Amino acid sequence: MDIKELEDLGLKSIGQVFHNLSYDELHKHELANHEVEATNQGATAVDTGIFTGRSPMDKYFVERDPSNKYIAWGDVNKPVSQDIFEELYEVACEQLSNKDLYVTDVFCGSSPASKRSVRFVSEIAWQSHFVKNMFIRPTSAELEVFKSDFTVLNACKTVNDKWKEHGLNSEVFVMFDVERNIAIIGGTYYGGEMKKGIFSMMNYWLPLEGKLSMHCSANVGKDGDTALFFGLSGTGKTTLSTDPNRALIGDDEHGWDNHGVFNFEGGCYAKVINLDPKSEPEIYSAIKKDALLENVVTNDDGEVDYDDGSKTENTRVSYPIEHIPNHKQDLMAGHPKNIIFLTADAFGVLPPVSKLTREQAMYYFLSGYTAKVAGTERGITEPVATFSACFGEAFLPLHPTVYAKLLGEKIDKHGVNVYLVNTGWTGGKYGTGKRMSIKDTRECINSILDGSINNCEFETTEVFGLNIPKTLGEIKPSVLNPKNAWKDTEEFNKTRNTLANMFVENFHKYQTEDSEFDYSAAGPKIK
Ligand SMILES: Nc1ncnc2c1ncn2[C@@H]1O[C@H](COP(=O)(O)OP(=O)(O)O)[C@@H](O)[C@H]1O
Ligand SMILES: C=C(OP(=O)(O)O)C(=O)O
Ligand SMILES: [Mn+2]
Repeated sequence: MDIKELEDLGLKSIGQVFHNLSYDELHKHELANHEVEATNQGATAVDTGIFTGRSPMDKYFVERDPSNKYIAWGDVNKPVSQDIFEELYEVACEQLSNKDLYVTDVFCGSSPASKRSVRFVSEIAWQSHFVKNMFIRPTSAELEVFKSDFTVLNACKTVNDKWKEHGLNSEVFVMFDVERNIAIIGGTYYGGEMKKGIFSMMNYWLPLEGKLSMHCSANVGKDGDTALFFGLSGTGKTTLSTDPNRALIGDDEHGWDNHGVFNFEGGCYAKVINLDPKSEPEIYSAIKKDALLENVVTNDDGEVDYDDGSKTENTRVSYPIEHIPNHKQDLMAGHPKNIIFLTADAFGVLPPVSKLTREQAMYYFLSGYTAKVAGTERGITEPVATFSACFGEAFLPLHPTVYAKLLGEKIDKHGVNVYLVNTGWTGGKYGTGKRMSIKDTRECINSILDGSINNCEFETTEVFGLNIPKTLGEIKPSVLNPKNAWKDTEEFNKTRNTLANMFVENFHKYQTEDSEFDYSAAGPKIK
């Protein structure tokens, strides 16, 4: 590559540039740099350092007045001044100067009309490997004429010493300048910052072109019927879209334009905590040469103990989508027939499957509900509700209603069916009940995708007013209606009302005067 391209960014005395290395070359570098360990499944394993997850509180967008007026400033889209950005840009450049660098050129977006070219600069080989796995790998012809639309300088080995003086959250910084098309990262090695960072940029660019961007997985059946699975982290996007009977389009980030659905990425990022090859055989088999495991525990023979969460519960593997044999080669498909909102309700209140009305679809999309299980301290078992608009508020630079409006229009135009599927707890909240089995969840999903759910007789739940099938295949009828799944009805009613109140409370923000997004009537009603 022309070294001037890096010098123009402000990098000085650049050492060797390892530009678009092959997997085998990267592998050699990772081993020579002592970054990774080999495992007996052929994949390499890396420890990502202090951070084993993203740092959302350290993410910022450069504020300019009166430009970038579209950004919905707030807790998830925090502003940083041009001056501070400039200062940290220099810190990042200094860190990456006088170094050998890994430069990786990739695409984000499989649709030619929407794709962006992204260049990542880093001093760590595994980070180059990670972005190569996760983004779309250009052909050698495409690399010859590659011009980046956006550049990420990953200076993770440096930190912001002056964060207090700057009035920032911590010494970690993940900052985006949507005008200059550049991002800088410091203080965290975690690869997810690069993946979800560019996703945030897609969520900025696409809606401004009238295209919807979505935090969802997607797959397509033999008849060409596309399905989308929206959901926050841990709700099952990756697990459930990886289905041997349906071609995988992608497991996490998609766009939807006038032609249909397209993946942003070229790889998957699966959780491997307690990975069971029997219930997730495709993901287990994807862990082979070129896959990159993160923060797993291995023994001396290179055997991975997937049940060991001692480094983090967020153990992961990234792999190119080709590792899933049944994937859609062009990473695109037609307009969806079915949309599934996944939620992992740790309160054990929401039914395993509900068919949503048009209004309920908008209500649950804007609510973006899931629940996490509370900390790892012993004895603390109270679930924690999370409401993250559009099932991905942390990645949305624009106001949630921008995405909701686009989704609503597309649902109407293409007559899409929308369902809510609870992959979380049943028969009691976290601590007393148990998690839905992947088998039962798949049965719910299969009945949606093959249309057989339409032959079911439905009933409507109290308070939430959700339409649920009375019987469905081999799933116990008592499980289909959570009220019957709980031993103690009083306890169920109490927990349901608590959750209902949280929904109502959260939705107040859309109930401003003459708001076209006041779908509160479609939400729960406490008697
Ligand atoms: N009923 C279920 N449906 C989906 N996933 C489940 C279920 N029960 C347990 N799991 C586990 O929950 C996790 C879901 O995570 P994942 O599919 O990575 O979610 P996402 O991609 O939405 O972040 C996986 O580790 C999976 O094994
Ligand atoms: C990769 C991520 O997404 P998910 O947990 O939804 O798979 C992430 O949030 O960093
Ligand atoms: Mn996922």
